[in-house]
Amino acid sequence: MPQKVAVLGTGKIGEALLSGMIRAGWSTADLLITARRPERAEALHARYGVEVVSNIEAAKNADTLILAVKPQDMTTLLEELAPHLPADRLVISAAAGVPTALFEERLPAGTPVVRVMPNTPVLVDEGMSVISGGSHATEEHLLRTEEIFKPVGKTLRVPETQQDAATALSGSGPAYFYFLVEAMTDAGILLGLPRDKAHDLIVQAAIGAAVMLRDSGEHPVKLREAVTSPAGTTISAIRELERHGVRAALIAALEAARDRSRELASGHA
Ligand SMILES: NC(=O)C1=CN([C@@H]2O[C@H](COP(=O)(O)OP(=O)(O)OC[C@H]3O[C@@H](n4cnc5c(N)ncnc54)[C@H](OP(=O)(O)O)[C@@H]3O)[C@@H](O)[C@H]2O)C=CC1
Ligand SMILES: O=C(O)[C@@H]1CCC=N1
Repeated sequence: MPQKVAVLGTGKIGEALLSGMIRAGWSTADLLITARRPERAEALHARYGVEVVSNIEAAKNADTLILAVKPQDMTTLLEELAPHLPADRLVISAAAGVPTALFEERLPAGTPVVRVMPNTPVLVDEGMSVISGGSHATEEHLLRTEEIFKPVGKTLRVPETQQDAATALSGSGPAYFYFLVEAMTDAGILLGLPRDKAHDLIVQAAIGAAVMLRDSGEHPVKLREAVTSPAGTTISAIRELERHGVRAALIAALEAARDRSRELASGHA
């Protein structure tokens, strides 16, 4: 019998994963989704042709459940699922902060739980999904999880103690780059460029830099040094970045994201 996978809470990340699974060749007949609002359910069904079911039906009929609701909604969802979930189901959580121990406490004894922190570039098959198994998750469960997440990017296994840090770096990571592009586009406008041209220049610089970081094998310092000519333009910019404490700001920002992930552990609002 083919494995059925259900996405429970098909919001931004749930839909991104669903679309990735379909691109990767999963049959829509092997997928189920759940949504809280009927209009959202209808829109998703129209867009993907996947059957929309209740959370309880998903618990009964899917072999693997991907829980993609907000951390603050997780406890309510687990209360709904627990009485109906056979203990052999694989439960994958994509929620920031929430530890596998909380799922193990609230779901039937022995339920295998895998915690995954994906990011939105799964939409373009360039995601990163950071994976940790709970205490009942076997190698087979981790492989099943990787089978779902590998087609939409890279995967990395880490001890669960590193998940809050991974969330700060990787789950939230794309947002920092969008923020930088937005700020640099504003700079382009200050320098007199039209917005669309400023945007294109910065986006292409970002893509070029990202591909070089990934493919050259060079340390980022080396790559930056190659751009930084003596008495040139780049060093003038770098001096301002250092003067304004951008490096320290980034370190503090990621530490704040890590701390927020820790806070979400118990479903904090
Ligand atoms: N966005 C991202 O980049 C990432 C998010 N995550 C994690 O993914 C999870 C979802 O985040 P995100 O997609 O941004 O949030 P969204 O709010 O977009 O998605 C959550 C979805 O869950 C639905 N929902 C809530 N409760 C239930 C329920 N009981 N039954 C069915 N559906 C329900 C919501 O419905 P409604 O539309 O009615 O509110 C919403 O559509 C979070 O735990 C987050 O930490 C992880 C990695 C990256
Ligand atoms: O902002 C958040 O809480 C989620 C988790 C990681 C990315 N987005």
